Amino acid sequence: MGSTVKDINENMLGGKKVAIVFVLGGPGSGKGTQCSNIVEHFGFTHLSAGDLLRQEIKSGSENGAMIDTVIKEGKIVPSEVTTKLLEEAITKSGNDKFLIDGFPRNEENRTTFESVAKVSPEFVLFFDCSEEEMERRLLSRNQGRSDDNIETIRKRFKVFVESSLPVIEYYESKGMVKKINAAKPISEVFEDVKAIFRPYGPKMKADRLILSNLDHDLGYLHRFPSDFPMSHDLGLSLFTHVGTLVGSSLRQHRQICSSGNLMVQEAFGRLNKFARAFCYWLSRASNPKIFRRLMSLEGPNSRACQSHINQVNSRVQNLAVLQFGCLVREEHAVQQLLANFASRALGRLWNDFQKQHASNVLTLAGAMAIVPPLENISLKMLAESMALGNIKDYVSRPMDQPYLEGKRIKSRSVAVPSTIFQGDAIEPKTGIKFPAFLEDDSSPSTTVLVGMGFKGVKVMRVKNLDLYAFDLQPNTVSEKLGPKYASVPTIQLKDHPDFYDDLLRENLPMRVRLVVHYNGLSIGAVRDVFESSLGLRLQKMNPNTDYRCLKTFGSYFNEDIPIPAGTKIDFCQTSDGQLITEIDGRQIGAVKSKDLCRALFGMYIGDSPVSLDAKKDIAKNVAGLMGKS
Ligand SMILES: Nc1ncnc2c1ncn2[C@@H]1O[C@H](COP(=O)(O)OP(=O)(O)O)[C@@H](O)[C@H]1O
Ligand SMILES: Nc1ccn([C@H]2C[C@H](O)[C@@H](COP(=O)(O)OP(=O)(O)O)O2)c(=O)n1
Repeated sequence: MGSTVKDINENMLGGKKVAIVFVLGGPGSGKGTQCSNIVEHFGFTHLSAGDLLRQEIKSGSENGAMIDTVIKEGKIVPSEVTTKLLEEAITKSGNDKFLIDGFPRNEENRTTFESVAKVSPEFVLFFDCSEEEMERRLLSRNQGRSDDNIETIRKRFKVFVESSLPVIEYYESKGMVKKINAAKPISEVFEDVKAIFRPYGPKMKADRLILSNLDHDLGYLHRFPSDFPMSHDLGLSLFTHVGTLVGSSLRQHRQICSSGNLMVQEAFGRLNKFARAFCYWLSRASNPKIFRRLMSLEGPNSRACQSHINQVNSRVQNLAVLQFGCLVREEHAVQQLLANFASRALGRLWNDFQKQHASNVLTLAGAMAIVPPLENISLKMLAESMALGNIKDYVSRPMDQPYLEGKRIKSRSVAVPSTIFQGDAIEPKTGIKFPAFLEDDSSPSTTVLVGMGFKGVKVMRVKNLDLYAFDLQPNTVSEKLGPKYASVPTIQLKDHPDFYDDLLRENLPMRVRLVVHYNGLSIGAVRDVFESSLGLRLQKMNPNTDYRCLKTFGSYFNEDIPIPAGTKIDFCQTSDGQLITEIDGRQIGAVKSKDLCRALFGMYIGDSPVSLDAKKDIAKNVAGLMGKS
């Protein structure tokens, strides 16, 4: 403990000047309840003498058994024990404002504390309540406490009257007692409490208040070195991004809405909510329950987390502290907190983070938009996205995906009707851009984008998006399908019984481009998805099909091919019935099988397509390519 001789007038304890309020009142008068409120609103650290003693029992320390017996008898534990626990808690804390609840409980408590800690309280908060009311409350408190039985309760009342009231009288004689009528409902009692604590509001020493979040037993978090190499950057980055999100989301929201990007918009709303809840957590003063709840975030399907977030969100409007943007400028300490928090709480995620190439925030947003809100969001995902994704850029330029940039149309040898994409097309759900022309648009063999869609695939419990675009060669389309369909009105083409079959049967050069939209997707997972879909389609099309083509196709998806977010996987059909697979423009294999080609493109324009809307768009655009309008 290392206490040194201190001057009581300085109120120094644990190397800092402290402000202490003793909270007294009979058992069940509502001390703990009101202390939680004070912590939340005024940034004090709550030290309950009873809780510290109960923790000591649980810890199995040498005093544990003795404390247990004393408490069960409704008596008061020797003062040196309680004083030592209090002094340790104060010293360990980063805060300098403390509520000491349930202490001093007798004259001996008081004098011991005075002589050991050499600190005098700012004032004594006294909750005055009748025994009948306190008894009623204790009997329905339901916290599984061994002393909340009628026999021990009566003993505690007696001890309170005999031992604790004299302490209150002592402070009263010094004019230090602020008495509260605690018989009223909780909210009314708190109104009276607030009036007393207003001068100790959150603005006062907010740095200490916030840093006090780190006081409590952090469980496993202690296992991670606090001098974690990237900790500071990670923390600042986390802070900056959360702050940016909170500050700019409403402004940016409109922009996102107007872009028609519903998915990002929805995801953004959720991310924003989460960020606000997260900020709220971090800005609340010390309360062990918060940390327990924060840690419950860890569970991938944590209901506790969900309910806490809901609770937090429902209270968000009261919280001036949510103006994080202001705190950034005013309180450097907040940054320190986040750096510290990040190093401890997120430190253990660092290895995974490095291994997996962190996902960007768009991915997080995408994932959030299609999974139930918050249930699948782990701290890890949050950390990854916050730490790497440049949210500011992302927000202001959600549509820009440089790796998907296509060539601009220069001089066109191919007549492209106005119904189809004239420039690069933007997939509306994700905002990802696809080039209208895959090759030089002056080449007669260029394929033209005729449809887009997206397919959700569940990988690693998170639904991912594989975007695809469907391209066809305009000249060949006109040549092969023009004669049969020239007289069919465009509007009817999408429902024509033979149209899609012909499109699949004619060995038209065509291409489907998938864009991997998630880091962590393995090539094996892609192979498995395709193998199973293609297998089913092949079987349906031709039960006697030669399945070797499928095996050959699968063998190209070699496990050591990395496919980070942004990877383009192209499937191309050639006029001689080859299915060529390319990854980022590099051919990984070719299988000559018309059945396989049909099965693969059938996934997009055949029965049960991955996107019915995209299939209809393709029909409409092919009609355009055939010179119809
Ligand atoms: N003003 C109040 N009105 C009604 N019930 C209350 C009030 N304050 C607290 N309680 C309830 O009474 C019980 C005892 O409160 P608690 O804060 O644990 O008391 P203490 O810490 O003084 O022993 C709890 O179940 C609490 O929810
Ligand atoms: N200063 C103190 C405070 C509590 N104790 C012991 C004796 C008390 O009956 C129990 C429980 O105290 P706590 O403040 O948690 O509970 P009540 O206000 O009695 O409901 O702890 C003590 O021995 N000395």
